[in-house]
Amino acid sequence: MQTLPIISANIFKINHIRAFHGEKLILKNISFSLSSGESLIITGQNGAGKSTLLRILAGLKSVDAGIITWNDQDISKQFIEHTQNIAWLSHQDSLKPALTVKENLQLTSQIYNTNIQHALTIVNLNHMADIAVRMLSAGQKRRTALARILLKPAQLWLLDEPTVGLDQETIEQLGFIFKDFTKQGGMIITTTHIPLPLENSKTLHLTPSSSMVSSL
Ligand SMILES: Nc1ncnc2c1ncn2[C@@H]1O[C@H](COP(=O)(O)OP(=O)(O)OP(=O)(O)O)[C@@H](O)[C@H]1O
Repeated sequence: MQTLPIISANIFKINHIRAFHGEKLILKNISFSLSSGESLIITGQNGAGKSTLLRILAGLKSVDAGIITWNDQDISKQFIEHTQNIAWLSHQDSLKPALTVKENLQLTSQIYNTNIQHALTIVNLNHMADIAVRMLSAGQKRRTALARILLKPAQLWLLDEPTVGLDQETIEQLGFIFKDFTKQGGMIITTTHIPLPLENSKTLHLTPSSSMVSSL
């Protein structure tokens, strides 16, 4: 796989966080920790706060109480360093429709000196490298967005419903990608509404403005 070897052992800790959107309490007393090689699946009904939690873990939204640390450093005080640790797959694919698949991946590939062709091979999209993204199906766009994740040598993947639009074969392929990444010491935190091929993962079940928790 394209990600660089994960060298350091990391620990990501979420301690008693609480978060609002405006006056609405979204997350209450959420705690968990992940070490290198571990993964967490976040489940819960629509509106339970899964995407909000991912945004918080990415450092994109602040919390009203609690603390999130990466190797004992508060991420709210180390935002730039934290963004270097993570690769983020949002609910939207965030692709430019007029550009080709390859052109959409070029910036990430240039920044990290990683190989587009290799990433596209992993997501089985090499044959569409020169096609404009607006010509792609929803699943092919999702695969392009996943290829971008592979191009960044991150320690932690934050994935918001990565399987949306994917066919069964690609979901199974995603299982191999996950396994390879965690074997190298990478961490994965992902939301989902369907079972994911992610072995030995912890799970966190959210209910609207819930405390949580299962299997942690
Ligand atoms: N920018 C925002 N401003 C105000 N409220 C918001 C905002 N974003 C989300 N919310 C509210 O926060 C709650 C949690 O939303 P969130 O998107 O985190 O849920 P989710 O579990 O990811 O849902 P889904 O399964 O539908 O993707 C919802 O009630 C939603 O209306």
